Amino acid sequence: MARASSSGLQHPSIRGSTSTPNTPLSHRAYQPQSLYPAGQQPVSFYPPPSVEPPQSRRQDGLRRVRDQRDLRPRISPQPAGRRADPNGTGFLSPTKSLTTHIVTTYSICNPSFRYETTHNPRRVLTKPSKPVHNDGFDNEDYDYILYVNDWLGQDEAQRCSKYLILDILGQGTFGQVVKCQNMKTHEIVAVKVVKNKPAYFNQSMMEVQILRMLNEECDPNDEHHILRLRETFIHKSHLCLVFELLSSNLYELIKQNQFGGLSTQLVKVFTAQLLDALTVLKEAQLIHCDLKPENILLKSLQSPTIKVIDFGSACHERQTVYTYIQSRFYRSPEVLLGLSYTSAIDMWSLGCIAVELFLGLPLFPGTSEYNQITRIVEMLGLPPTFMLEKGKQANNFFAWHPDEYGQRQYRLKSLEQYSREHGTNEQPGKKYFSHTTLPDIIRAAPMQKSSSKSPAEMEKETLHRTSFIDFVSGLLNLNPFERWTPQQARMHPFITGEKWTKPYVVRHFYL
Ligand SMILES: Nc1ncnc2c1ncn2[C@@H]1O[C@H](COP(=O)(O)OP(=O)(O)OP(=O)(O)O)[C@@H](O)[C@H]1O
Repeated sequence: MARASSSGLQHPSIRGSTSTPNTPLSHRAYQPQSLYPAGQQPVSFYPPPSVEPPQSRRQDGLRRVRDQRDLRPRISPQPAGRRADPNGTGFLSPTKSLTTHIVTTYSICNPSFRYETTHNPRRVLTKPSKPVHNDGFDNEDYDYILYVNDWLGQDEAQRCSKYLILDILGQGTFGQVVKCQNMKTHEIVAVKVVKNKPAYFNQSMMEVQILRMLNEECDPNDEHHILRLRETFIHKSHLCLVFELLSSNLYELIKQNQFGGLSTQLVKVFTAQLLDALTVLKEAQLIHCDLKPENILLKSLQSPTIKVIDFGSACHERQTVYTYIQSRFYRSPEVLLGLSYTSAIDMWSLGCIAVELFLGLPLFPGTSEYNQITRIVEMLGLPPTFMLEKGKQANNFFAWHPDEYGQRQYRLKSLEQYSREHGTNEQPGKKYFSHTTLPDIIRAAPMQKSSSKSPAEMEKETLHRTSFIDFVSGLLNLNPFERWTPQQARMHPFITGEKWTKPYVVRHFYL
Protein backbone atom coordinates (compact mmCIF):
# COMPACT_ATOMS: atom_id res chain seq x y z
CA MET A 1 0.00 0.00 0.00
CA ALA A 2 1.33 3.44 -0.86
CA ARG A 3 2.78 5.55 1.87
CA ALA A 4 0.34 8.41 2.14
CA SER A 5 2.94 11.10 1.97
CA SER A 6 3.78 14.11 -0.05
CA SER A 7 7.06 12.42 -0.95
CA GLY A 8 5.11 9.79 -2.89
CA LEU A 9 7.32 7.00 -1.54
CA GLN A 10 5.99 3.46 -1.73
CA HIS A 11 6.06 1.35 1.37
CA PRO A 12 5.96 -2.45 1.43
CA SER A 13 3.55 -2.88 4.31
CA ILE A 14 0.05 -1.76 5.20
CA ARG A 15 -0.04 1.49 7.07
CA GLY A 16 -2.13 2.06 10.17
CA SER A 17 -4.64 4.84 10.08
CA THR A 18 -4.41 6.34 13.52
CA SER A 19 -5.81 9.81 13.36
CA THR A 20 -3.01 12.27 12.76
CA PRO A 21 -2.73 15.76 14.11
CA ASN A 22 -2.06 18.25 11.28
CA THR A 23 0.13 20.96 12.67
CA PRO A 24 3.84 20.37 12.17
CA LEU A 25 6.40 20.21 14.94
CA SER A 26 8.85 23.01 14.44
CA HIS A 27 11.52 21.89 12.02
CA ARG A 28 14.43 20.12 13.72
CA ALA A 29 13.43 21.67 17.03
CA TYR A 30 13.37 19.54 20.16
CA GLN A 31 10.27 20.71 21.96
CA PRO A 32 8.77 18.04 24.15
CA GLN A 33 6.02 20.50 25.03
CA SER A 34 5.09 20.84 21.37
CA LEU A 35 4.35 17.16 20.80
CA TYR A 36 0.70 18.00 20.57
CA PRO A 37 -0.22 20.26 17.69
CA ALA A 38 -1.45 23.80 18.00
CA GLY A 39 -5.19 23.99 18.38
CA GLN A 40 -5.21 20.51 19.93
CA GLN A 41 -3.81 21.34 23.33
CA PRO A 42 -4.68 18.80 26.02
CA VAL A 43 -8.02 19.35 27.66
CA SER A 44 -7.72 21.36 30.87
CA PHE A 45 -9.39 19.76 33.85
CA TYR A 46 -9.52 23.03 35.75
CA PRO A 47 -12.75 25.03 35.66
CA PRO A 48 -12.49 28.03 33.37
CA PRO A 49 -12.06 31.39 35.12
CA SER A 50 -15.40 32.95 35.95
CA VAL A 51 -16.62 35.45 33.39
CA GLU A 52 -19.73 36.42 35.32
CA PRO A 53 -19.97 40.09 36.20
CA PRO A 54 -19.72 40.71 39.98
CA GLN A 55 -23.30 41.96 40.00
CA SER A 56 -24.71 38.65 38.74
CA ARG A 57 -22.74 36.80 41.44
CA ARG A 58 -24.32 39.08 44.02
CA GLN A 59 -27.76 38.33 42.63
CA ASP A 60 -26.96 34.64 42.81
CA GLY A 61 -26.02 35.07 46.47
CA LEU A 62 -29.29 36.84 47.15
CA ARG A 63 -31.19 34.03 45.47
CA ARG A 64 -29.40 31.47 47.67
CA VAL A 65 -30.35 33.39 50.81
CA ARG A 66 -33.95 33.56 49.65
CA ASP A 67 -33.95 29.81 48.78
CA GLN A 68 -32.63 28.98 52.26
CA ARG A 69 -35.47 30.90 53.84
CA ASP A 70 -38.24 29.43 51.71
CA LEU A 71 -37.84 25.70 51.24
CA ARG A 72 -41.31 25.11 49.81
CA PRO A 73 -41.24 24.00 46.16
CA ARG A 74 -42.13 26.88 43.94
CA ILE A 75 -44.35 25.81 41.08
CA SER A 76 -44.95 28.56 38.67
CA PRO A 77 -48.02 28.48 36.43
CA GLN A 78 -47.62 26.28 33.31
CA PRO A 79 -46.10 28.35 30.51
CA ALA A 80 -47.85 28.08 27.16
CA GLY A 81 -46.71 25.14 25.01
CA ARG A 82 -44.74 23.43 27.77
CA ARG A 83 -45.50 20.11 29.42
CA ALA A 84 -44.55 19.07 32.94
CA ASP A 85 -41.13 17.47 33.47
CA PRO A 86 -41.89 13.90 34.61
CA ASN A 87 -38.64 13.84 36.63
CA GLY A 88 -39.00 17.19 38.32
CA THR A 89 -41.26 19.88 39.50
CA GLY A 90 -40.87 22.26 36.59
CA PHE A 91 -41.76 22.25 32.90
CA LEU A 92 -39.84 21.01 29.89
CA SER A 93 -38.45 23.59 27.50
CA PRO A 94 -39.05 22.96 23.77
CA THR A 95 -35.30 22.17 23.42
CA LYS A 96 -35.50 19.44 26.06
CA SER A 97 -38.75 18.07 24.62
CA LEU A 98 -37.08 17.67 21.24
CA THR A 99 -33.72 16.31 22.45
CA THR A 100 -33.33 14.50 25.78
CA HIS A 101 -37.09 13.79 25.96
CA ILE A 102 -37.66 13.09 22.27
CA VAL A 103 -38.86 9.51 22.83
CA THR A 104 -41.64 10.68 25.19
CA THR A 105 -42.48 13.49 22.79
CA TYR A 106 -42.88 10.98 19.95
CA SER A 107 -44.97 8.68 22.17
CA ILE A 108 -47.30 11.56 23.06
CA CYS A 109 -47.72 12.37 19.37
CA ASN A 110 -48.15 8.72 18.36
CA PRO A 111 -49.18 6.26 21.14
CA SER A 112 -48.16 3.28 18.97
CA PHE A 113 -44.56 4.55 18.70
CA ARG A 114 -42.00 2.14 20.22
CA TYR A 115 -38.28 2.86 20.60
CA GLU A 116 -35.60 0.12 20.64
CA THR A 117 -31.86 0.89 20.89
CA THR A 118 -31.21 -2.09 18.62
CA HIS A 119 -32.88 -0.19 15.77
CA ASN A 120 -30.26 2.60 15.95
CA PRO A 121 -28.18 2.90 12.77
CA ARG A 122 -24.69 1.68 13.68
CA ARG A 123 -21.56 3.38 12.31
CA VAL A 124 -19.44 0.71 10.70
CA LEU A 125 -15.66 0.85 11.20
CA THR A 126 -14.60 -2.07 9.02
CA LYS A 127 -14.08 -1.87 5.28
CA PRO A 128 -15.39 -3.64 3.29
CA SER A 129 -18.40 -4.03 5.54
CA LYS A 130 -20.40 -6.56 3.49
CA PRO A 131 -20.98 -9.73 5.54
CA VAL A 132 -19.44 -12.77 3.83
CA HIS A 133 -18.06 -15.32 6.34
CA ASN A 134 -18.66 -16.53 9.90
CA ASP A 135 -22.49 -16.29 9.88
CA GLY A 136 -22.26 -12.75 8.57
CA PHE A 137 -19.94 -11.50 11.32
CA ASP A 138 -16.89 -11.31 9.00
CA ASN A 139 -16.20 -9.58 5.69
CA GLU A 140 -14.48 -11.07 2.65
CA ASP A 141 -11.03 -10.54 4.26
CA TYR A 142 -12.05 -12.54 7.35
CA ASP A 143 -12.07 -9.32 9.39
CA TYR A 144 -14.76 -8.99 12.07
CA ILE A 145 -17.20 -6.25 11.02
CA LEU A 146 -16.87 -3.70 13.80
CA TYR A 147 -19.48 -1.05 14.68
CA VAL A 148 -19.28 1.95 17.01
CA ASN A 149 -21.07 1.22 20.32
CA ASP A 150 -20.97 -2.52 19.70
CA TRP A 151 -19.46 -4.86 22.30
CA LEU A 152 -16.42 -7.11 22.31
CA GLY A 153 -15.76 -9.86 24.82
CA GLN A 154 -19.10 -10.19 26.53
CA ASP A 155 -18.64 -13.95 26.93
CA GLU A 156 -19.17 -14.83 30.61
CA ALA A 157 -17.40 -18.18 30.25
CA GLN A 158 -14.08 -16.52 29.41
CA ARG A 159 -14.31 -14.22 32.41
CA CYS A 160 -13.04 -11.36 30.31
CA SER A 161 -14.16 -7.78 30.59
CA LYS A 162 -16.74 -6.26 28.31
CA TYR A 163 -15.41 -3.68 25.87
CA LEU A 164 -17.43 -0.90 24.25
CA ILE A 165 -16.13 -0.11 20.75
CA LEU A 166 -15.35 3.58 20.31
CA ASP A 167 -13.30 4.08 17.15
CA ILE A 168 -10.80 2.51 14.76
CA LEU A 169 -7.11 3.09 15.49
CA GLY A 170 -5.40 1.22 12.72
CA GLN A 171 -5.38 -1.68 10.39
CA GLY A 172 -2.59 -4.14 9.71
CA THR A 173 -1.82 -7.47 8.16
CA PHE A 174 -3.14 -9.34 11.19
CA GLY A 175 -6.41 -7.50 11.68
CA GLN A 176 -7.88 -4.29 13.01
CA VAL A 177 -7.00 -2.26 16.08
CA VAL A 178 -9.91 -0.47 17.76
CA LYS A 179 -10.19 2.00 20.62
CA CYS A 180 -12.47 0.55 23.29
CA GLN A 181 -13.55 1.19 26.84
CA ASN A 182 -13.30 -1.53 29.46
CA MET A 183 -16.73 -1.33 31.10
CA LYS A 184 -15.43 -2.70 34.41
CA THR A 185 -12.35 -0.54 34.93
CA HIS A 186 -13.38 2.28 32.54
CA GLU A 187 -9.86 2.23 31.09
CA ILE A 188 -9.64 3.21 27.42
CA VAL A 189 -7.63 0.56 25.62
CA ALA A 190 -6.58 -0.60 22.15
CA VAL A 191 -7.97 -3.98 21.09
CA LYS A 192 -6.41 -5.88 18.18
CA VAL A 193 -9.13 -8.01 16.59
CA VAL A 194 -7.23 -10.67 14.67
CA LYS A 195 -8.53 -12.02 11.35
CA ASN A 196 -10.51 -15.24 11.61
CA LYS A 197 -7.95 -17.42 9.80
CA PRO A 198 -5.81 -20.13 11.42
CA ALA A 199 -2.48 -18.68 10.18
CA TYR A 200 -3.20 -15.25 11.70
CA PHE A 201 -4.66 -16.80 14.85
CA ASN A 202 -1.58 -18.98 15.42
CA GLN A 203 0.91 -16.22 14.67
CA SER A 204 -0.97 -13.86 17.00
CA MET A 205 -0.82 -16.48 19.74
CA MET A 206 2.98 -16.23 19.36
CA GLU A 207 2.64 -12.46 19.82
CA VAL A 208 0.66 -13.11 23.02
CA GLN A 209 3.27 -15.57 24.31
CA ILE A 210 6.18 -13.22 23.57
CA LEU A 211 4.46 -10.15 25.01
CA ARG A 212 3.45 -12.02 28.18
CA MET A 213 7.03 -13.12 28.69
CA LEU A 214 8.39 -9.63 28.02
CA ASN A 215 5.78 -7.94 30.25
CA GLU A 216 5.84 -10.37 33.14
CA GLU A 217 9.41 -11.65 33.26
CA CYS A 218 11.65 -9.15 31.47
CA ASP A 219 9.96 -5.83 32.21
CA PRO A 220 7.58 -6.32 35.16
CA ASN A 221 7.73 -2.63 36.12
CA ASP A 222 7.03 -1.31 32.63
CA GLU A 223 10.34 0.55 32.39
CA HIS A 224 11.70 -0.57 29.03
CA HIS A 225 9.41 0.88 26.36
CA ILE A 226 7.61 -2.33 25.47
CA LEU A 227 3.85 -2.38 24.81
CA ARG A 228 1.72 -3.78 27.67
CA LEU A 229 -0.73 -6.56 26.97
CA ARG A 230 -3.70 -6.41 29.39
CA GLU A 231 -5.67 -9.54 28.49
CA THR A 232 -6.82 -11.73 25.61
CA PHE A 233 -10.14 -13.33 24.74
CA ILE A 234 -12.02 -14.85 21.83
CA HIS A 235 -14.94 -12.96 20.34
CA LYS A 236 -17.04 -14.69 17.65
CA SER A 237 -14.00 -16.85 16.74
CA HIS A 238 -11.65 -13.82 16.59
CA LEU A 239 -8.66 -13.67 18.91
CA CYS A 240 -8.66 -10.26 20.61
CA LEU A 241 -5.57 -8.75 22.23
CA VAL A 242 -6.19 -5.92 24.70
CA PHE A 243 -3.29 -3.43 24.85
CA GLU A 244 -2.63 -0.21 26.71
CA LEU A 245 -3.78 2.71 24.53
CA LEU A 246 -0.93 4.63 22.91
CA SER A 247 -0.86 7.67 20.64
CA SER A 248 0.60 8.52 17.19
CA ASN A 249 3.34 6.46 15.60
CA LEU A 250 6.72 7.89 14.58
CA TYR A 251 5.87 7.80 10.88
CA GLU A 252 2.93 10.09 11.62
CA LEU A 253 5.23 12.35 13.64
CA ILE A 254 7.67 12.57 10.70
CA LYS A 255 4.74 13.30 8.38
CA GLN A 256 3.32 15.89 10.74
CA ASN A 257 6.72 17.55 10.59
CA GLN A 258 6.32 17.74 6.81
CA PHE A 259 9.14 15.24 6.28
CA GLY A 260 11.62 17.90 7.40
CA GLY A 261 13.36 15.71 9.97
CA LEU A 262 13.67 15.97 13.74
CA SER A 263 16.46 17.57 15.78
CA THR A 264 19.52 15.48 16.72
CA GLN A 265 18.39 15.87 20.34
CA LEU A 266 14.93 14.38 19.70
CA VAL A 267 16.46 11.60 17.55
CA LYS A 268 18.75 10.80 20.49
CA VAL A 269 15.83 10.71 22.95
CA PHE A 270 13.89 8.27 20.75
CA THR A 271 16.94 6.13 19.84
CA ALA A 272 18.02 5.76 23.48
CA GLN A 273 14.57 4.38 24.38
CA LEU A 274 14.65 1.98 21.44
CA LEU A 275 18.08 0.75 22.51
CA ASP A 276 16.64 0.15 25.97
CA ALA A 277 13.83 -1.98 24.49
CA LEU A 278 16.23 -3.84 22.18
CA THR A 279 18.58 -4.59 25.09
CA VAL A 280 15.70 -6.33 26.90
CA LEU A 281 14.81 -8.25 23.73
CA LYS A 282 18.40 -9.33 23.11
CA GLU A 283 18.80 -10.50 26.70
CA ALA A 284 15.65 -12.60 26.20
CA GLN A 285 17.11 -13.84 22.87
CA LEU A 286 14.13 -12.40 21.01
CA ILE A 287 14.08 -10.69 17.63
CA HIS A 288 11.34 -8.17 16.85
CA CYS A 289 11.67 -8.72 13.05
CA ASP A 290 9.51 -5.73 12.07
CA LEU A 291 11.00 -2.63 13.61
CA LYS A 292 9.86 0.46 11.66
CA PRO A 293 8.54 3.95 12.48
CA GLU A 294 4.90 2.69 12.28
CA ASN A 295 5.60 0.19 15.04
CA ILE A 296 6.97 2.80 17.44
CA LEU A 297 4.21 4.76 19.17
CA LEU A 298 4.27 7.84 21.36
CA LYS A 299 2.72 7.14 24.75
CA SER A 300 0.95 10.48 24.55
CA LEU A 301 1.27 13.75 22.67
CA GLN A 302 2.57 15.49 25.76
CA SER A 303 6.00 13.87 26.02
CA PRO A 304 8.55 12.10 23.80
CA THR A 305 8.12 8.74 25.60
CA ILE A 306 7.73 5.89 23.13
CA LYS A 307 6.79 2.20 23.11
CA VAL A 308 7.63 -0.58 20.68
CA ILE A 309 4.53 -2.40 19.39
CA ASP A 310 3.61 -5.23 17.00
CA PHE A 311 5.36 -8.37 18.17
CA GLY A 312 3.36 -10.32 15.57
CA SER A 313 6.50 -11.21 13.60
CA ALA A 314 8.79 -11.62 16.61
CA CYS A 315 10.65 -14.88 17.17
CA HIS A 316 13.23 -16.53 19.38
CA GLU A 317 16.83 -16.47 18.13
CA ARG A 318 16.76 -20.27 18.05
CA GLN A 319 13.55 -20.39 15.99
CA THR A 320 14.22 -18.23 12.97
CA VAL A 321 11.91 -20.18 10.68
CA TYR A 322 10.78 -17.43 8.29
CA THR A 323 13.04 -15.98 5.62
CA TYR A 324 10.67 -13.33 4.28
CA ILE A 325 10.65 -10.95 7.22
CA GLN A 326 11.12 -7.23 8.03
CA SER A 327 9.46 -4.39 6.10
CA ARG A 328 11.50 -3.75 2.97
CA PHE A 329 12.92 -0.29 3.77
CA TYR A 330 14.26 -1.65 7.08
CA ARG A 331 15.29 -5.12 5.84
CA SER A 332 18.84 -6.10 6.77
CA PRO A 333 21.47 -7.27 4.23
CA GLU A 334 21.58 -10.77 5.76
CA VAL A 335 17.80 -11.20 5.30
CA LEU A 336 17.93 -9.79 1.76
CA LEU A 337 20.73 -12.23 0.90
CA GLY A 338 18.98 -15.24 2.44
CA LEU A 339 21.44 -15.84 5.30
CA SER A 340 20.62 -17.03 8.79
CA TYR A 341 19.88 -14.11 11.09
CA THR A 342 20.04 -12.97 14.70
CA SER A 343 18.86 -10.00 16.76
CA ALA A 344 21.42 -7.97 14.75
CA ILE A 345 18.66 -7.51 12.12
CA ASP A 346 16.78 -5.26 14.55
CA MET A 347 19.92 -3.12 14.94
CA TRP A 348 20.04 -2.62 11.16
CA SER A 349 16.39 -1.50 11.23
CA LEU A 350 17.23 0.82 14.12
CA GLY A 351 20.03 2.41 12.05
CA CYS A 352 17.59 3.01 9.18
CA ILE A 353 14.98 4.45 11.57
CA ALA A 354 17.45 6.79 13.35
CA VAL A 355 18.56 8.27 10.01
CA GLU A 356 14.95 8.54 8.79
CA LEU A 357 13.93 10.40 11.94
CA PHE A 358 16.80 12.85 11.37
CA LEU A 359 16.32 13.33 7.63
CA GLY A 360 12.53 12.98 7.49
CA LEU A 361 12.81 10.53 4.59
CA PRO A 362 13.62 6.82 4.53
CA LEU A 363 17.30 6.12 3.90
CA PHE A 364 16.75 3.08 1.65
CA PRO A 365 13.25 3.37 0.12
CA GLY A 366 13.58 0.29 -2.11
CA THR A 367 10.81 -0.36 -4.62
CA SER A 368 11.77 -4.06 -4.91
CA GLU A 369 14.25 -6.42 -3.25
CA TYR A 370 16.72 -5.72 -6.08
CA ASN A 371 16.23 -1.97 -5.73
CA GLN A 372 16.62 -2.29 -1.95
CA ILE A 373 19.97 -4.06 -2.18
CA THR A 374 21.11 -1.69 -4.95
CA ARG A 375 20.47 1.34 -2.75
CA ILE A 376 22.37 -0.25 0.14
CA VAL A 377 25.37 -1.21 -2.03
CA GLU A 378 25.49 2.20 -3.72
CA MET A 379 25.72 3.89 -0.33
CA LEU A 380 27.70 1.42 1.79
CA GLY A 381 29.58 -0.75 -0.72
CA LEU A 382 29.56 -4.52 -1.31
CA PRO A 383 28.72 -6.87 1.58
CA PRO A 384 31.66 -9.01 2.79
CA THR A 385 32.52 -11.94 0.50
CA PHE A 386 31.42 -14.60 3.02
CA MET A 387 27.87 -13.14 2.91
CA LEU A 388 27.79 -13.25 -0.89
CA GLU A 389 29.16 -16.81 -0.95
CA LYS A 390 26.78 -18.18 1.68
CA GLY A 391 23.59 -16.19 1.06
CA LYS A 392 20.90 -18.35 -0.60
CA GLN A 393 19.58 -15.32 -2.53
CA ALA A 394 22.98 -13.72 -3.23
CA ASN A 395 23.21 -15.16 -6.75
CA ASN A 396 19.96 -13.44 -7.65
CA PHE A 397 21.50 -10.02 -7.13
CA PHE A 398 25.26 -10.50 -7.57
CA ALA A 399 27.47 -11.98 -10.31
CA TRP A 400 31.14 -12.95 -9.95
CA HIS A 401 34.24 -13.79 -11.95
CA PRO A 402 37.53 -15.29 -10.69
CA ASP A 403 40.44 -12.86 -10.30
CA GLU A 404 44.07 -13.68 -11.13
CA TYR A 405 44.37 -15.70 -7.88
CA GLY A 406 41.16 -17.64 -8.49
CA GLN A 407 39.27 -15.62 -5.87
CA ARG A 408 35.67 -14.66 -6.67
CA GLN A 409 35.23 -11.01 -7.51
CA TYR A 410 31.60 -10.01 -6.97
CA ARG A 411 29.61 -7.21 -8.58
CA LEU A 412 25.96 -6.20 -8.39
CA LYS A 413 24.04 -7.36 -11.46
CA SER A 414 22.92 -4.55 -13.75
CA LEU A 415 19.29 -3.50 -13.83
CA GLU A 416 18.96 -5.06 -17.29
CA GLN A 417 20.58 -8.37 -16.31
CA TYR A 418 18.46 -8.74 -13.18
CA SER A 419 15.24 -7.84 -15.06
CA ARG A 420 16.09 -10.29 -17.88
CA GLU A 421 16.88 -13.17 -15.52
CA HIS A 422 13.86 -12.62 -13.25
CA GLY A 423 11.27 -11.50 -15.78
CA THR A 424 10.76 -8.19 -14.00
CA ASN A 425 10.90 -4.62 -15.20
CA GLU A 426 13.24 -3.03 -12.67
CA GLN A 427 13.37 0.75 -12.84
CA PRO A 428 16.20 2.95 -11.56
CA GLY A 429 15.19 4.11 -8.08
CA LYS A 430 14.25 7.72 -7.51
CA LYS A 431 17.05 9.64 -5.77
CA TYR A 432 15.93 11.56 -2.71
CA PHE A 433 19.31 12.92 -1.60
CA SER A 434 21.78 15.01 -3.57
CA HIS A 435 24.76 13.32 -1.88
CA THR A 436 25.67 9.62 -2.04
CA THR A 437 27.58 8.87 1.16
CA LEU A 438 25.89 8.70 4.55
CA PRO A 439 28.20 11.28 6.22
CA ASP A 440 27.63 13.75 3.36
CA ILE A 441 23.85 13.27 3.45
CA ILE A 442 23.70 13.84 7.21
CA ARG A 443 26.06 16.84 7.11
CA ALA A 444 24.09 18.41 4.24
CA ALA A 445 20.69 18.21 5.99
CA PRO A 446 19.42 21.76 6.53
CA MET A 447 20.00 23.13 10.01
CA GLN A 448 17.11 24.67 11.87
CA LYS A 449 17.00 28.40 11.25
CA SER A 450 20.73 28.30 10.55
CA SER A 451 20.75 32.07 10.05
CA SER A 452 19.66 32.63 13.65
CA LYS A 453 22.12 30.15 15.15
CA SER A 454 25.24 31.62 16.73
CA PRO A 455 28.64 30.30 15.52
CA ALA A 456 28.98 28.41 18.84
CA GLU A 457 25.59 26.73 18.32
CA MET A 458 26.48 25.86 14.75
CA GLU A 459 29.72 24.27 15.94
CA LYS A 460 27.85 22.30 18.60
CA GLU A 461 25.35 21.03 16.02
CA THR A 462 28.23 20.05 13.71
CA LEU A 463 29.74 18.01 16.58
CA HIS A 464 26.36 16.36 17.28
CA ARG A 465 26.11 15.42 13.63
CA THR A 466 29.65 14.00 13.58
CA SER A 467 28.76 11.92 16.62
CA PHE A 468 25.47 10.86 14.96
CA ILE A 469 27.31 9.80 11.78
CA ASP A 470 29.69 7.63 13.81
CA PHE A 471 26.73 6.19 15.77
CA VAL A 472 24.64 5.17 12.77
CA SER A 473 27.72 3.79 10.98
CA GLY A 474 28.05 1.24 13.79
CA LEU A 475 24.40 0.17 13.29
CA LEU A 476 24.52 0.17 9.51
CA ASN A 477 27.49 -2.20 9.35
CA LEU A 478 26.77 -4.67 6.52
CA ASN A 479 28.44 -7.44 8.50
CA PRO A 480 26.00 -8.63 11.24
CA PHE A 481 28.90 -10.01 13.29
CA GLU A 482 30.52 -6.58 13.49
CA ARG A 483 27.30 -4.58 13.84
CA TRP A 484 26.96 -3.12 17.31
CA THR A 485 24.69 -4.82 19.81
CA PRO A 486 22.22 -2.64 21.74
CA GLN A 487 24.47 -2.90 24.80
CA GLN A 488 27.43 -1.56 22.82
CA ALA A 489 25.45 1.12 20.98
CA ARG A 490 23.94 2.60 24.14
CA MET A 491 27.44 3.48 25.41
CA HIS A 492 28.09 5.64 22.33
CA PRO A 493 28.64 9.36 23.10
CA PHE A 494 25.66 10.22 20.87
CA ILE A 495 23.45 8.37 23.37
CA THR A 496 25.31 9.07 26.63
CA GLY A 497 25.58 12.77 25.78
CA GLU A 498 29.36 12.80 26.28
CA LYS A 499 31.22 15.40 24.21
CA TRP A 500 32.30 13.98 20.87
CA THR A 501 36.09 13.67 20.65
CA LYS A 502 36.94 10.65 18.49
CA PRO A 503 35.32 7.65 16.79
CA TYR A 504 33.76 5.24 19.25
CA VAL A 505 35.53 1.95 19.86
CA VAL A 506 33.14 -0.70 21.15
CA ARG A 507 33.60 -2.21 24.57
CA HIS A 508 33.13 -5.94 24.53
CA PHE A 509 30.40 -7.48 26.62
CA TYR A 510 30.54 -11.09 27.58
CA LEU A 511 26.92 -12.10 28.01
N1 LIG B 1 -1.63 0.07 21.62
C1 LIG B 1 -2.00 0.82 20.60
N2 LIG B 1 -2.47 2.07 20.79
C2 LIG B 1 -2.83 2.85 19.74
N3 LIG B 1 -2.77 2.46 18.45
C3 LIG B 1 -2.33 1.22 18.18
C4 LIG B 1 -1.92 0.33 19.24
N4 LIG B 1 -1.52 -0.83 18.68
C5 LIG B 1 -1.67 -0.67 17.35
N5 LIG B 1 -2.15 0.54 17.04
C6 LIG B 1 -2.43 1.07 15.68
O1 LIG B 1 -2.82 -0.01 14.84
C7 LIG B 1 -1.87 -0.17 13.77
C8 LIG B 1 -1.72 -1.65 13.46
O2 LIG B 1 -1.22 -2.33 14.61
P1 LIG B 1 -0.20 -3.52 14.52
O3 LIG B 1 1.05 -3.04 13.83
O4 LIG B 1 0.00 -4.14 15.85
O5 LIG B 1 -1.03 -4.50 13.57
P2 LIG B 1 -0.51 -5.54 12.54
O6 LIG B 1 -1.71 -6.15 11.92
O7 LIG B 1 0.43 -6.46 13.22
O8 LIG B 1 0.26 -4.60 11.50
P3 LIG B 1 1.43 -4.95 10.46
O9 LIG B 1 0.76 -4.98 9.13
O10 LIG B 1 2.38 -3.78 10.60
O11 LIG B 1 2.05 -6.24 10.88
C9 LIG B 1 -0.59 0.52 14.25
O12 LIG B 1 0.21 0.99 13.20
C10 LIG B 1 -1.15 1.64 15.10
O13 LIG B 1 -1.48 2.75 14.27
